[in-house]
Amino acid sequence: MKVLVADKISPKGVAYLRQQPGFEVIEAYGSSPEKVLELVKDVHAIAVRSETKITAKVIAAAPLLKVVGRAGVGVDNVDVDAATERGVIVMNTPSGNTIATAELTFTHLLCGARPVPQAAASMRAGNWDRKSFSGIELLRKTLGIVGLGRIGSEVAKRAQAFGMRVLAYDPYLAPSRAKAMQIESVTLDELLQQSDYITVHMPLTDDTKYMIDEAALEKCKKGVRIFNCARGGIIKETALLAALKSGKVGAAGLDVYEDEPLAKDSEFRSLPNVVLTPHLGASTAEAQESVGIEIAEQIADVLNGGVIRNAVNVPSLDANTVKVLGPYIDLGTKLGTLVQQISPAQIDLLKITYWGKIVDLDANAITRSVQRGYLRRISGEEVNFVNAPVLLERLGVKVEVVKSTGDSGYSELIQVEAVGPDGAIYRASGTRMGKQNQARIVSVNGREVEVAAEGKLLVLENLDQPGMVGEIGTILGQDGVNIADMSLSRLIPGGTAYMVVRVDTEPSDNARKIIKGHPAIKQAKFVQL
Ligand SMILES: NC(=O)C1=CN([C@@H]2O[C@H](COP(=O)(O)OP(=O)(O)OC[C@H]3O[C@@H](n4cnc5c(N)ncnc54)[C@H](O)[C@@H]3O)[C@@H](O)[C@H]2O)C=CC1
Ligand SMILES: O=C(O)C(=O)COP(=O)(O)O
Repeated sequence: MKVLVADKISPKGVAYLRQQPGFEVIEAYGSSPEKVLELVKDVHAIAVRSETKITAKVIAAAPLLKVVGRAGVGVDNVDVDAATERGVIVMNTPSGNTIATAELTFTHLLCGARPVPQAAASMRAGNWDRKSFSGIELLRKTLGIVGLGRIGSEVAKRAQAFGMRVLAYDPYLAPSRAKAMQIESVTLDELLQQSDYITVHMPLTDDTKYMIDEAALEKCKKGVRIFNCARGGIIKETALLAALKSGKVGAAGLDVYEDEPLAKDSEFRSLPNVVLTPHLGASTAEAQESVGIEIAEQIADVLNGGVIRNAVNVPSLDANTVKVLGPYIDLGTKLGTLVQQISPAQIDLLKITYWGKIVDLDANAITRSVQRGYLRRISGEEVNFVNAPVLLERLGVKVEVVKSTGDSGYSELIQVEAVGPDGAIYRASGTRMGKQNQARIVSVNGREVEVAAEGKLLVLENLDQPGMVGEIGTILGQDGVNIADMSLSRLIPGGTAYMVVRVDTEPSDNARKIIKGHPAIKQAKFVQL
């Protein structure tokens, strides 16, 4: 397994990767985009911070790539959609740098109140100027926090300790959570109108881009102080520059920029009421050690076939969930594969119904396994838990999940139905049972059967007439095919019967032809699970 460490992460993280048996680690920092394309051609994993851009082109150039690990929070330097489509897991380390970034934000807040960097620069230049650098206090001022997540909440605690009134705007936050933190939850307009200090702590998304623009700044108090240690582009830089020059904004503290590195001739660099840092939020010894080790462990887990943690494009499963859901994940794959092979090539809908204790669990992983199973023979080994939903969507197949509290007759049951464009439904259901908790198929197309959910199956629909089992057995026997298991089902005597035959080896083309051509056989499908 080859791992490319493309940005500088903690040496302890790199050492952890090197210690893994069979791992080869390449450290290459600050490579040009062209060099990155060359480096990734045979790697299975890439570790990054915010510098190296993992574009769609990079992902396309890395055919063996399984995982991109971000030692930090923001994954905006990774083309997550392109990774998802290729089935590449993207993971981050969400909490390791929270305190570091909250503390840097608070440092900026203090520097916005007291121009320490400016005074220090003046001292360094040999001056003794006591008039130009007086400030204001934080006590009893109002701080508006936009985005009350991990970092925003830690900034809030520090502001409260300094005697500030704290307002927050976060549309996704339960009001009870803000209340528990003694923070006033307000609208964005209220926050803009009432705050003396404003700090933003959300990801850059289509919704948050330029959230603080000319119109938003217009609503603010004159002299408001503004801080961004989240992502460049949440605050519109041209609007902020104009407001700083006009005096509408009294001071600003920025750690992140619309374009990084910040241009040498950026106007921000020359404004006296602005303090700039070069994206240092996560740059503490503690945070780097924490996120570096964490991402190394997460990458090793994925490459060693273990649990997936902190993935941003696939449901993460902890060891306990894997223990409970694991057997059903496998069954889901088998049912998806089975239904694909008994249904027409084009379907409109894949409907998955759960009964039993699965209903109370997060069944997302099983649902993805059904999708993966359905696609396995269509999209080959390229399909996995990450890209299965995207690939199905691209085929125009909708997915519906039903959790039923009704009685299925089994303690747990999964039913997978494929609905064709003509409304015809093809279905199979399965459970796990017996001493060995074996996966069993318990119905096919509404008929009760019972065979192990593994290996090769012949699914036959035939006239219910004497001698059918013998005839099929003879055809297979003459073909040298041994029957491992068999299940028969019919609704009424003399009607249509179902026969599911599990065989040890694949019947020859000739044997299949004979079975299909038998006058009493209406349908014959050969299924490989
Ligand atoms: N400067 C640096 O070096 C660092 C920057 N960051 C950045 O800080 C930001 C926040 O990180 P965390 O607190 O860990 O993330 P988080 O996910 O814990 O918090 C983000 C919060 O923003 C809220 N939010 C989302 N959309 C919103 C909207 N339209 N309006 C208001 N609130 C919205 C979410 O509900 C959530 O509570 C991220 O962009 C991250 O990349 C993180 C670490 C270091
Ligand atoms: O974790 C984040 O989102 C950060 O912005 C930290 O970036 P860095 O790892 O210091 O390049």
